[in-house]
Amino acid sequence: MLEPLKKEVLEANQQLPKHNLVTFTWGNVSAIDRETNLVVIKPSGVQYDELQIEDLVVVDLDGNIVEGTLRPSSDTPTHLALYRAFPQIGGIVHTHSPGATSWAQAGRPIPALGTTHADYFYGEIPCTRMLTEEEIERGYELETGNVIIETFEQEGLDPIAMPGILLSGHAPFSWGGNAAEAVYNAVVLEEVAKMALNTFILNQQVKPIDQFLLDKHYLRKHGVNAYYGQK
Ligand SMILES: O=C(CO)[C@@H](O)[C@H](O)COP(=O)(O)O
Repeated sequence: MLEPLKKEVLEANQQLPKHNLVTFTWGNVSAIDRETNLVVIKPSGVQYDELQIEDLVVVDLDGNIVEGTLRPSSDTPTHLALYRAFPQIGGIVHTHSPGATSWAQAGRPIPALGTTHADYFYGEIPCTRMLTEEEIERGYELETGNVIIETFEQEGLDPIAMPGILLSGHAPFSWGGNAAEAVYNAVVLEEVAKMALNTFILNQQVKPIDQFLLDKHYLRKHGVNAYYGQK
């Protein structure tokens, strides 16, 4: 079942090492079929260069394994919480890419310091609060999803305009309309994280770009009157 989606998810997972987003197996990609609400996700702990399409696991939104012989990613409850909360998204990536993970470990959101950031993330890339011990005991991966959703609700964020977040003390999650777009956004998140870190090293007093410049760059690519590229 869902063979075309499985192919997309396999290829997306294989892109993670190609874009230097992962070391060992520190990352995973999933995608959802919104007609059946079934999710295809990477199996836990499997090396990307050994991953086969038959290794992928199909789960429903309650986490029940519908197809597959391997254990799904340990982050599956987080992916599923996000698919339930954000019906606009079709693919999710979690990695420990070093630039974004550095900001997550510092517990700091990534400010929009330049137009590269503004082209893809409509403002500061948020960072969640730390999970409490009680939340971790109650259900670490599920509560990880819940704190992402809590952050988006508290900050009034749109998951389309803000296709990623930093988990305080942990690492980034990114998403998009499909698995490939989620990987694309994960690459951009890592690049703008590295750029922001270097920018602060060069100028500790740097400030985020003005709203009008943020608007110009984000909306020329994503707004109703977008004119960037050839689409
Ligand atoms: O965050 C972590 C580990 O801290 C996980 O994301 C792993 O890095 C990937 O786990 P699997 O998908 O292989 O279960």
